[in-house]
Order: sequence, then structure tokens, then C-alpha cells
Amino acid sequence: MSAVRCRLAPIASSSLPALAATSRLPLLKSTRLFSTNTTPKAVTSTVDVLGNVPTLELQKLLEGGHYRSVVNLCGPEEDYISPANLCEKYRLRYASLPVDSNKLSFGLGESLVSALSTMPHPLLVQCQSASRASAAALLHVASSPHEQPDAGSGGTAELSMSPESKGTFMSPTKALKFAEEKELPFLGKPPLKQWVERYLCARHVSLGHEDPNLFFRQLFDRESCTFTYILADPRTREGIIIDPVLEHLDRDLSLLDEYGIILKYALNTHVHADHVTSTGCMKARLDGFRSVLSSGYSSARADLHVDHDAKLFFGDRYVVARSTPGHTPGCLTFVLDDHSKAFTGDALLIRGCGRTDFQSGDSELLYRAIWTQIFTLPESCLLYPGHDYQGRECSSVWEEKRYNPRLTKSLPEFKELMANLGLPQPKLIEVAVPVNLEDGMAKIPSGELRCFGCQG
Ligand SMILES: N[C@@H](CCC(=O)N[C@@H](CSS)C(=O)NCC(=O)O)C(=O)O
Repeated sequence: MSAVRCRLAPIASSSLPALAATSRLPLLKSTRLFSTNTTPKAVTSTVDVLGNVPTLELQKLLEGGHYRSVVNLCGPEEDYISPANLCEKYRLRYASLPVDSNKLSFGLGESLVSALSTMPHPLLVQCQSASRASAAALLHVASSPHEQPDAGSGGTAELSMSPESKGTFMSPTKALKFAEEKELPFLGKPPLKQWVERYLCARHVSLGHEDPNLFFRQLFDRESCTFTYILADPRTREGIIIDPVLEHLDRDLSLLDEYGIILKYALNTHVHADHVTSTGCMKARLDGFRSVLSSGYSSARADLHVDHDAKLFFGDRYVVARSTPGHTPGCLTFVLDDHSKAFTGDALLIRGCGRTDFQSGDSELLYRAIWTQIFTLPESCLLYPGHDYQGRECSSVWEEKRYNPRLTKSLPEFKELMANLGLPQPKLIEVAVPVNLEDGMAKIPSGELRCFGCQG
């Protein structure tokens, strides 16, 4: 609440000065025009928004006994008719939460959501033009499950929460659709609209992902900037590892041991060109699991080749393989059963994507795969890439659909861009590709296959 001034007026005592209170009402300080939003607009059944209106009109609204509280978003420097005295007169709760359109922050959104949910309803939210008020009301709707339209309570099915979204927070797209249907005035103010979108996105992707039925760790290799992931069912202790790196075999085996994980599968999202997988060597050190690669690499070595839609179970949980070719022909994205997380390998990177200039890469295939197989996941789905070169850890479908500078281009523009990236070849490509085609094994002079690296 530190970002805003919040003054909650106590419910007035029984001895209310009648006419005296009216005479204390501040006069209009200038000839500023009143808002065009002079009648309350219902955002929900208990939250209305209103612009700046003349005292008598405000009085008529508040004396009727309908509202139980008023939240005023105007700052002290603005010309407006303060509802404070009228609230005192009619024994309504009153809060002043100035919203400066030049200082819109996440914290401000949190304060507004908190105020609008705790003030007694029916509630009137007011500002000059009802723009800030309608933005605040939308944040409240998106954050409050009981305020959200759903099929069961007469709302449109399209606006209802998807079962995959699990949490109680409305998706940014649904919330904005709701705002459009209601013709909320903030939509006409770009800074307010952008603030609302960003607040909704940040809340939406950060909620509902703490899953007590999933053990999850993200690990990093600084040399190749590769991410490795461990997932397990905490009940059965069965788990998987995705894209393990040879140099970290000891680290990963120790962690699996310390976590008490019974490894079922070691998955490679594709045949890597920049580092050697540890899946082959891991098999020399740990029993009971199978290495996995796409059936797109039918001649490559792996214990299991999987097709698009294959489910890989660990305990009661599973990931589904989705074919996302383009960086290489056999790239897979592994999607968690509840669509809360997806492991995109080198198909989709944060604000980027895998290069398509070697290993039979195909930029058109990649573009189509990302749009059809990844961007169709719920917007709240967290995306965990195979690499990040700029210190980022994860993203979401919502973010990448809007902010990925490559994938937001048209297909012809994307193809043009990908054909001219001009990146140097990965330093290890000549070594890594042949070894990874053998599941991280290498032929020793006698022709036998041994673990690459340990040669054991
Ligand atoms: N400098 C690294 C290789 C960097 C690189 O080419 N990364 C690949 C994924 S690993 S094959 C990629 O697709 N990058 C896309 C991009 O836009 O950066 C090395 O020498 O190993």
C-alpha cells in the first residue's frame, strides 16, 4: 500500500450534521468541464464506475442508499468534487487512492485490487473521466473469482475460467475481452490499457503455479547456457530429467539421489549442436531409466523414440511430446499434463527462437510449429526454454505471443530474418552432433561405443 495514499474514513457517528455537511462541500475550483461519464457504469453487479459530476448529481446518487462505499482515484492537484463529505453525511465508507496516470506501477494495481475487494459493496469508483476507475474495476474483476462471469452464473461461456487455468485469476485476454464488451473507458487511454495488460499478465502467470503435486527444479550450464530440468511426482518419487549436460553428470546424479528421485526417463528435446548430452553416460551410472529422443531421428541412438502426442509418465504425472520441428527436424516440446509448464528446447527461446541455418533447419516449419503447438497452450502456461543467453529463466505463452520480436513478425518477415541472423557456428558442433546422435556415446578406436567424456 506504500505506492498510494489510502485514507479510509470511519463510518460517521450518529449525530450527522445535515445541511452543514452539504455547505462544507468543496466548490468546483475552476471552469473545467465535467466528465462525459456522468452516470454510473456497472462493471459488475456491485461495482460501478463514474466520472467527475456536479455536487447535486453526486448527492442524488449517494443519498439513495444503494452504495455502501466510494473509492476516489483523483489526486489532490486535480479539480474534482470530492465525495468525502457526502460519504460522511450518508455514512458511507470512503477511500482516497490517487492514481497518477504517469506513475502506474504493479504495486498500485495491488493496492487498488486490495481496496476494491475489502471496501463494502455496492461500491462506486470515481475519477475525472471514469477511465482510471474502470481500469481499477477491471483489475478487481480479474482478481476476484466471485466477480467473474462464468457459464454457471449467466455469463458467456467464452469468458469463463478454463479448467487448465486452475487458479482464480482471469487470463489477460479474457479480462480485456470483458472490458471491450463493457466498453470500459480506460481502453481509450493507451498508458492505462498497457498498465492493465501488464498487471494482469504478471498476476496471471505468477499465480496458480505452485503445485504441491509436482517436484520441479531448473538447472543451468554456464558454458553453453543450457537449462536442464528435473520433474518428479512427490508422491511416488518417480521423475524425469530434460536435456542433461555431460559436464554436469555428477551434479545431476547427486541431486537425483538427494531428492530420492527414481528416474524413469532422460529426455533430449533434440540432437544438440552446442553441448554433449549426458544421457548415455548416465546409463552407465544409474539403472532403471530410458533415454528418449524424437522418432524424427529414427536412426539416432536412444532407448525410446517418441512420436508427437506420446505421453511419458512419471508416477501420476506425465509430459506430452509435441513435435516442434524447424531448429532441427526432430525437435520436441514437452508439455506438462495440466498445461502449466512446457519445455520448449531450442524451438522457442525467451524473446527468440532456435536458429534454422544448420541440421536441416527450416524457418517456415519452426514458425508454424511454434504458433500451432506452443502458442495454442493456455496463456498462463510457463515456458521453459533449452537456453537463455541473457540471464532469463522462464517466460509464458502470453508474454511470448506479444513480445517475442521474431514470432510476432509475419511468416515472410520471419523467414527473411532467420535467413540473415549471421550467427557464428556453435563451437562444439562438429563434436556434439555425431556424439549426440549416439546418445552421448563415442566410438573408441576398436569400434566399440563408450561414454563420451568418461570413455567408461
Ligand atoms: N555461442 C554458442 C551457440 C549459440 C547458438 O547458436 N545457439 C543456438 C542454440 S544451441 S545450437 C540458437 O539457436 N541460437 C538462437 C539465437 O538466436 O541465439 C556456442 O558456440 O555454442
